[in-house]
Amino acid sequence: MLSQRNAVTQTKVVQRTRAAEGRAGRSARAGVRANADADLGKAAARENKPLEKANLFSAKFTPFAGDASEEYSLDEVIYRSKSGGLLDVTHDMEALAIYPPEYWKALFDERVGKTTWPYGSGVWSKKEWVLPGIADEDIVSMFEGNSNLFWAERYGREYLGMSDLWVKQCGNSHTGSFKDLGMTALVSQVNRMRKMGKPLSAVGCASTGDTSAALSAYAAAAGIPSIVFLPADKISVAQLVQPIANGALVLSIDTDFDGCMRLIREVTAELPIYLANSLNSLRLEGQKTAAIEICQQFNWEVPDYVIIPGGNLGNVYAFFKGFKMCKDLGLVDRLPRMVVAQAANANPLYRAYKKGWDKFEAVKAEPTFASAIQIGDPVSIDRAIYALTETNGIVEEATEEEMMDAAAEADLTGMFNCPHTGVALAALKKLREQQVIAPSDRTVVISTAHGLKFTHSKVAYHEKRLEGLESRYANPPVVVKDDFSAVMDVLSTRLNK
Ligand SMILES: Cc1ncc(COP(=O)(O)O)c(C=O)c1O
Ligand SMILES: N[C@@H](CCOP(=O)(O)O)C(=O)O
Repeated sequence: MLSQRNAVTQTKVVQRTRAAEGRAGRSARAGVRANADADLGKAAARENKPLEKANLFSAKFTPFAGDASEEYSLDEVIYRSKSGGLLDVTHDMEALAIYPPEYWKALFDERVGKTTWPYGSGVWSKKEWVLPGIADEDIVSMFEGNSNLFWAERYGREYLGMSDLWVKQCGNSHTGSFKDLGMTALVSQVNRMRKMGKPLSAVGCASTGDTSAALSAYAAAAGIPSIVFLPADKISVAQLVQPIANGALVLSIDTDFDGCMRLIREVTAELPIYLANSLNSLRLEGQKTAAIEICQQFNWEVPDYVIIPGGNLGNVYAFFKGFKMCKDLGLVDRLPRMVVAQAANANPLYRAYKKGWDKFEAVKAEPTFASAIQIGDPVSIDRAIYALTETNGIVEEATEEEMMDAAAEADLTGMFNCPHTGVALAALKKLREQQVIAPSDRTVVISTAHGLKFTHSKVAYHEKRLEGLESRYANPPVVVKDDFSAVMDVLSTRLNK
């Protein structure tokens, strides 16, 4: 008890000190901001344009790895480099670096939680680092991002012996997954291109359920037709109804995700349908803001570990890019160690990692409760390997039982996790057991979707209906007669346990 009281007093002292530091920091940042604004004003004046219209920053497509002189405007419809490799969005880092780290911190901090269009969005609050050239009126946003960085205090302490565990709730979003972050960027760019007269009749994607939900919602908001290719009977009912409700053309195809992906690539090469999967690097520009947001939420400090469930593998690179930009522009001083967590039933990255990256081989992805990552031939494999090698990264896997147990266990401390987040939590558990992650390491688990999208498997778990699984944390409802003594019997049995 005494030590608890000491801890509370200590926390209050830390809070008061931080508040004082915060006040001093805010006024210093306001000064930096005023100076940098004056510089921006001068630069705009040189261009003879009002500040907000001056094109001070820019971005373009370049090959992900390859000829640095090959480049394309973001207004071009292009998904691959000349050699057939992946593309990346490259920013004019020199222009961004004209402004000191304190300028960017102050600017980003100032925009959080406001209604000012479009900066109240967690993605567009970082507009200069995302799509600097797009006009505010072309942006299609639902004010995505700004998601809770949940301090998993009880889960960390009681189940993992950790004191600094956080869960970034990217699934607490308009369509219930992190895909909204990328889709606002991509659909905004499509909106701009259509206004410019580019012949793009629709946007399209292959999906395991979350990309399609986000694409159809953002396209509907902008009045752009959308087409989604879904593997028949392989996504949840909640995910299926999302594009249906948003008026998308939904093709339910008798194949798996990898088959849908192959088809959409062929179709978008033939028809004026803009490809909205993460093969298109515009998506990753929006997704990377979650990493910048994590640094911001930690007052511009970098966590030690970031654990991400991986499928098509765009997101791990997006996070890497966000952290790297923060480091390169001096907002933080290092990169976190990145961990990708895969379902054992769909683990091509894990297998390649175990072979020392010697050889990557696509696999036939088997069914998994983490159905959104049932992917055997990830399009961003090269991006993922790069992000992991640059951060001394790790890949872990989780069996069906491990992921469902981990999600259920964490739910007992107030969360409501989807199976994909369960995969990441199970990976964390293993890394704690192996003593790779230490008790005080600041660790962030990326929760990629809302648990409410996956109630079917969660209910089946709690009703012990999942074949081959013990369902260790099952908590089925108790069926009781409409009778006072029957209710009292149940309560006394339970309460005396
Ligand atoms: C809920 C969820 N988690 C994780 C992922 C994996 O993300 P990525 O494909 O970028 O690796 C996806 C989609 O693939 C997803 O929908
Ligand atoms: N989980 C994804 C799979 C496709 O990923 P993408 O990021 O390449 O669009 C989905 O929900 O469809």
